[in-house]
Amino acid sequence: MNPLQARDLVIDIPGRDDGEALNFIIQPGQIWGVLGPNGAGKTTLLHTLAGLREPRAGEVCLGEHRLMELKRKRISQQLGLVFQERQDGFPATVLETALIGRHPWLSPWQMETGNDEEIARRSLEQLDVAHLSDRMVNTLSGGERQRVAIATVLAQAPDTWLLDEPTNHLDLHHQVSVLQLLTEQAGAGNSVFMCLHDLNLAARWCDHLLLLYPNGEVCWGPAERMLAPVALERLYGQELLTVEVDGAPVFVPRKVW
Ligand SMILES: Nc1ncnc2c1ncn2[C@@H]1O[C@H](COP(=O)(O)OP(=O)(O)OP(=O)(O)O)[C@@H](O)[C@H]1O
Repeated sequence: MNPLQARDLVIDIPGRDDGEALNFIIQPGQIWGVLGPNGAGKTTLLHTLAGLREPRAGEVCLGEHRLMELKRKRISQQLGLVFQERQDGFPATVLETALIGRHPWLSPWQMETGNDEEIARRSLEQLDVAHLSDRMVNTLSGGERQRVAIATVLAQAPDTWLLDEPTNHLDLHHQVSVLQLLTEQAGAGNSVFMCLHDLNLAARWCDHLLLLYPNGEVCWGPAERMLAPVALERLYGQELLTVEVDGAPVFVPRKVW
């Protein structure tokens, strides 16, 4: 696989000074979590890594190639993106939506094959939404729609998964199922890079963390090194209590009486 890399990358947040430059490689098998308060720039970073936004400086590379030099089709065979906001531009059923994940693998004007449909149906089953295959996506609940979006990227079969708050709208069981699925993807040699608001899910499932501060300060590295309570309290402007469960830290906001 061609790992996704940020090389001297400065994301472009309108009206804000340049932040620190980012230099990292998302290696096969790694699961990265991006943490930061509202407005810190997590979505902007994700969209810049996906090639949907121009960086202010530096570049994003897939292997040795600059993303901007690659054809969109080649990028979409390697990078999958789960958006924070759903983009249901036209009416479609759940199965038709999952089949969109197969488009990077089709020639222009080629129809999906039986094999594509089988892959799409299997992806819907894995996300526990196969029973909704014939429903219009705009009639689904928030959590069902989120799982269809993840199933669509699963059908796409990218090497690198970029996800913007993938556990949004999901109940606890489905949050765990999705994180387990992403762990399996990493176990198969793919890589995962996701924005998360839940510090404890990040602490439990991510092996690397990137902390994005609203002033443009940034730090990244192995999760155990990044999970320093002092750094996290400063990140969120929130006092935390730390306990250990199953050998991993669990962070709880300190209640002010
Ligand atoms: N097109 C735009 N024009 C002006 N400001 C923008 C634009 N897009 C994003 N911003 C601003 O850039 C900042 C970073 O936004 P971004 O969506 O990346 O934050 P985030 O960390 O993902 O936030 P959240 O946790 O709320 O999802 C915000 O202050 C946002 O208002």
